[in-house]
Amino acid sequence: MIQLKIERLSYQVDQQVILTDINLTVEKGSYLTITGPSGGGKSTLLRLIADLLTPTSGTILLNDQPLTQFSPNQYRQKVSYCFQQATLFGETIGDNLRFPYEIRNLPIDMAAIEKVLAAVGLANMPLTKKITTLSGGEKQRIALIRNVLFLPEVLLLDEITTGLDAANKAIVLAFVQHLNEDCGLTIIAITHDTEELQREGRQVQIVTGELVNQDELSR
Ligand SMILES: Nc1ncnc2c1ncn2[C@@H]1O[C@H](COP(=O)(O)OP(=O)(O)OP(=O)(O)O)[C@@H](O)[C@H]1O
Repeated sequence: MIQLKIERLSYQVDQQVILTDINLTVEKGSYLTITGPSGGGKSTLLRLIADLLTPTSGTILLNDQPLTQFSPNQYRQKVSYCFQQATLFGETIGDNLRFPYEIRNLPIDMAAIEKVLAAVGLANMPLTKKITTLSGGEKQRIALIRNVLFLPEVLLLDEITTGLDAANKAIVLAFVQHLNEDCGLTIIAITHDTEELQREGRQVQIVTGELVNQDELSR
């Protein structure tokens, strides 16, 4: 089943063309990695898919329905985006992990929070811990689990393992793999990490605003 279909997508800022005529189909439950040289347009494509930018032309379909037909809230619950520079808010870890419940007016599920904390190697991290005292890798993992306490259908990851040491990178990648394989999330991840690229399924490159399929690369 096709989860995401991108048709003739272009994006331009003033006179500068950033993405040209991107066509891409992503199957439900698949793991797609996007790579390519710096400045090629990878993050711009992910932001368009996340509905943080509006295309100049072309369409994005989620489950056969144009993105423009979803309400922003509805779409955000289905398609979730994690930045390279994790953005946490409030003062403590708890402020961040309670937030997904608060916006849904649901009671806080401590067992679920503890489970995901443990899944990313932060089992003993108190919820009262101030975010200003966290390392970059810890912030990254808190931001990631905040995005998946309520599972989206598509998870967009923008270089989330950059800057992590080998041990933390392995934990984060294993967690993302679990979300993909066991929970059925469709993953679209920008990465330069050779390990992640080798490990995961399909790969595309974006070079100067154009998409190149892996099959074409190996020809
Ligand atoms: N709002 C904007 N205004 C002007 N130029 C922009 C804007 N957003 C992106 N660009 C330009 O578009 C190009 C693509 O940027 P983008 O961040 O998508 O690349 P990238 O492939 O993700 O790069 P990197 O691997 O370095 O993160 C760059 O040349 C960037 O300077």
